Amino acid sequence: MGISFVKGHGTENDFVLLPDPDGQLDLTPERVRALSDRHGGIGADGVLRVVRASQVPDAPEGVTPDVWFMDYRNADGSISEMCGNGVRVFARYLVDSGLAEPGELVVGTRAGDRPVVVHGDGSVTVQMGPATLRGRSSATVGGTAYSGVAVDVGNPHLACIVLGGPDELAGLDLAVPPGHDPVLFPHGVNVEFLAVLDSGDSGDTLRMRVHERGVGETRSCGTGTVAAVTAALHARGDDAGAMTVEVLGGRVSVTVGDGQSTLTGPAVFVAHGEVAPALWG
Ligand SMILES: N[C@@H](CCC[C@H](N)C(=O)O)C(=O)O
Repeated sequence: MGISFVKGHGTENDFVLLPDPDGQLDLTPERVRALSDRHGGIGADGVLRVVRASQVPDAPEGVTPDVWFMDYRNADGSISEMCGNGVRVFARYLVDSGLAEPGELVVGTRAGDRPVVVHGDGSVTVQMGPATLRGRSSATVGGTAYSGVAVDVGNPHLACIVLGGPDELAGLDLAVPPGHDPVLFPHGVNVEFLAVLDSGDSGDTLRMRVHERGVGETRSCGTGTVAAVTAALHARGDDAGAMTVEVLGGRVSVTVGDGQSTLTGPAVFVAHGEVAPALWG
């Protein structure tokens, strides 16, 4: 019997999902890299193993043992605590495959339990937990330093406002990882660059690009959008509010405040199949 997979994305941040109801899959970093490879593999920004929390030895204390756990891996094989777009895709997979009832459910992650609502139109709202400011820092792109704030969304972020607006944002070369302070971010960091667009009828809108730890530039980062909104609110003296975030792969809605943040956006499936034995081997 082969190893089945599902391919999906949230605003084009794409994932290979590996259902592992019995906790049998040995998901090594080499296998994650092979699956994620866009030329020799299926291609993805990350891999999501679908497993019960009780079968994950490094699941943090406090995660409910019988919930489905999103065992998230970056494309380079590294582990991250949290993935906002991934949780949306993961939750919709649980509902579509009959592993969870539609509506409200809880997804376990290395950042803790995340309550989720899967809406009738297939979009998903995730309670992302607190977005915590950790001080100022800067990121360097092409010799230019961009000032930003460190934000902990379960995983580490540095969100930098680009003062030159959308044009300067579009011109940033994110093919090379932005320079960052290794003392403040000893385990690496996801770096967001954001331009504040004019307020529209539905509130403030940010445009964001992101360089993800363990991946490179991606077309979206859910935890990154929460960090970006937190940084934009902080820059104008607020600690709560709601914004739309435009990313390369679409749009999401974010709220921040009262020690909680939420992320709402699409979850889409594009393929399913079996991993070829040679790729897994
Ligand atoms: N794309 C994700 C974040 C994935 C993890 C990140 N690269 C890290 O290493 O922390 C999201 O949607 O939040």
